[in-house]
Amino acid sequence: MGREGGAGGLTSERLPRSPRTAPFALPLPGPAQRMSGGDMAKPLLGHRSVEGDPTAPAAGRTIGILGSGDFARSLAIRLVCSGFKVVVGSRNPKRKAGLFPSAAEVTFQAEAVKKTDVIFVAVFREHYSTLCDLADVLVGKILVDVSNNTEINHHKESNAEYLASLFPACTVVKGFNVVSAWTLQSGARDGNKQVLICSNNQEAKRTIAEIAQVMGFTPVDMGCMSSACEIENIPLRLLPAWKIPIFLSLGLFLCFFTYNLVRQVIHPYIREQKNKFYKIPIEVVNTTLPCVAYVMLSLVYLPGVLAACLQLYYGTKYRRFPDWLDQWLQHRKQIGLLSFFCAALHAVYSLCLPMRRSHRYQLIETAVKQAVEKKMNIWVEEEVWRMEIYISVGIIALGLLSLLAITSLPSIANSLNWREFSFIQSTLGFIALLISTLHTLTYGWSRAFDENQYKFYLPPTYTLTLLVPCTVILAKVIFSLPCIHHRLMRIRRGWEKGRYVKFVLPSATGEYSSGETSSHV
Ligand SMILES: Cc1cc2nc3c(=O)[nH]c(=O)nc-3n(C[C@H](O)[C@H](O)[C@H](O)COP(=O)(O)OP(=O)(O)OC[C@H]3O[C@@H](n4cnc5c(N)ncnc54)[C@H](O)[C@@H]3O)c2cc1C
Ligand SMILES: NC(=O)C1=CN([C@@H]2O[C@H](COP(=O)(O)OP(=O)(O)OC[C@H]3O[C@@H](n4cnc5c(N)ncnc54)[C@H](OP(=O)(O)O)[C@@H]3O)[C@@H](O)[C@H]2O)C=CC1
Ligand code: HEM
Ligand SMILES: [Cu+2]
Ligand SMILES: [Fe+3]
Repeated sequence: MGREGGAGGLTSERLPRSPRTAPFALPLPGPAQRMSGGDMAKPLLGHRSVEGDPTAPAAGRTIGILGSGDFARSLAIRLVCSGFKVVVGSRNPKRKAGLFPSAAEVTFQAEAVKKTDVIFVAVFREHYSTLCDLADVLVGKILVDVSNNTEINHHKESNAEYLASLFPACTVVKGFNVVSAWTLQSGARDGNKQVLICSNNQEAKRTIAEIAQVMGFTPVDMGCMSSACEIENIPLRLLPAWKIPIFLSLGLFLCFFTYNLVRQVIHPYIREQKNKFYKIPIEVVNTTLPCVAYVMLSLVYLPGVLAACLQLYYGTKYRRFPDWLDQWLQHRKQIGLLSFFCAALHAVYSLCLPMRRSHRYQLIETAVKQAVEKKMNIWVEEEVWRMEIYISVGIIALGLLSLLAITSLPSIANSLNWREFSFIQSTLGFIALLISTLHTLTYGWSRAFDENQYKFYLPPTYTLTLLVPCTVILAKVIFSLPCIHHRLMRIRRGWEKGRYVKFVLPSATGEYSSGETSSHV
């Protein structure tokens, strides 16, 4: 992921992934920087204009596809829908023709190649060498390598570079590997709209970019062939973005689970010889899950607070954050979604609490006890109100989190402008944290001050979870004090402490690059 100088988790999420990956400026080729941010945010496709637009320069042209598999078929469908003529080259055209739209011509590999200058190679890398017979007819043509690998850096050279080495008389362009066959078939409306493209030949790259654009995708220039490796790794990198957050949540889950197990099951077993093991599947889990959800939610907003602290301390926003903070800022989305996941599970578990058999036995037991003791009124007003409030507040918190989760879907995020998205993610998300705190506090109530609640001197779990969220809330309150708020806002608008000195005497390490001043969103 591209590292931005500022606390730009949101930025890097919504805009092309690194400063290099600006969309092509078509039809005006030029420095990518010329594109305005608006162009990046707004999809280039419309239902209307792009598909099969006859005025587009690339439409109407004949495109070749080698291979007749899933990818080839979806690609053919999309190309035909976008107004291209398609010719498919197969080793067995008779058998495969029925799988393709009738507008596409399916023929032998050599025949297909002769009819076109642009050929998508929809064949696995392992079979590239079997195409060598076609070398003569392929001379001077553009080959598009769409292949993916099964693991990161599986081969020494990228698939595209390998293809180029097999066909030195062709121009190879890497692209389209980041879109799935499914995305191609359903059109660019769903899934990722960006197509990352690289090649050593500018002209060929522009041709493929035009084709991508006519098909409704957003071509992104990734530079020359040496980027192919990076492009091929992108589809494989999706999961690693989740790795740290998943380990974090599992780690938290284990810690809280053990803690709750000791308090709710082991303690009664050792101290009173009571068998409470039935509590493990639901009660212990339902004490653990909300704690994980709540702490993870606060971990989404903690890095923003730390970033603000650093910005205030350095007096500038142009100084790089330490790597760990950078990483953390970039993983907030995944941490947040996992928090939402745990909270949703917690809600379902909570709804199930009263329907359990153990709960019914306990109710009857209490009722019998009350009857024996001839107590008539067992209504405790305070308890009633406490529960009404904490459940209601919990539901609101979950509702807000659902809103955050929904807006993190790419198709919805794309339909919001920057301010709307940031209001939901930043402001409403923080309000969800506040309300969750209220939920936890009203649930916990005075339990923290009750000696009986301390099992093995361990305080009730909820008191532990309050630590980080309350720190975050306190910090946010402090940052909203007028003097600090203004300073922070000035820094985030580009003001720097002692800026003029630094412009006269630029720092030798180049940490304060003035070039960045204008590049921020
Ligand atoms: C269910 C759920 C789903 C989520 N989905 C997403 C998602 O899809 N995408 C995503 O990115 N996050 C997502 N998150 C994470 C989280 O909501 C966002 O990262 C959120 O924006 C963090 O807010 P913040 O106020 O802490 O930080 P920020 O919004 O980063 O920053 C706080 C304030 O500082 C300002 N600011 C920050 N950096 C700069 C800067 N460099 N220059 C100028 N001003 C700056 C901002 O405008 C803001 O006012 C999700 C969280 C949850 C719980
Ligand atoms: N499926 C997807 O979602 C995506 C696929 N890709 C890439 O597209 C390429 C094709 O993938 P996909 O369509 O799924 O794969 P398939 O296995 O479905 O298709 C591969 C095709 O390659 C052709 N082929 C040519 N030479 C050989 C050979 N010697 N041995 C076997 N097959 C040969 C075959 O067509 P014929 O018999 O007609 O010659 C076959 O249909 C791969 O490189 C993949 O990484 C990239 C992004 C997404
Ligand atoms: C529909 C929404 C929700 C409902 C119905 C709900 C219900 C409950 C219930 C019944 C309890 C008590 C559990 C018990 O008796 O052991 C509880 C506790 C708790 N809830 Fe929720 N809740 C909801 C949403 C949330 C959300 C969104 C969060 C935070 C992200 C959260 C965090 C907590 C925490 C931290 C506890 C204390 C756990 C403990 O220490 O025992 N809840 N909730
Ligand atoms: Cu990166
Ligand atoms: Fe490489």
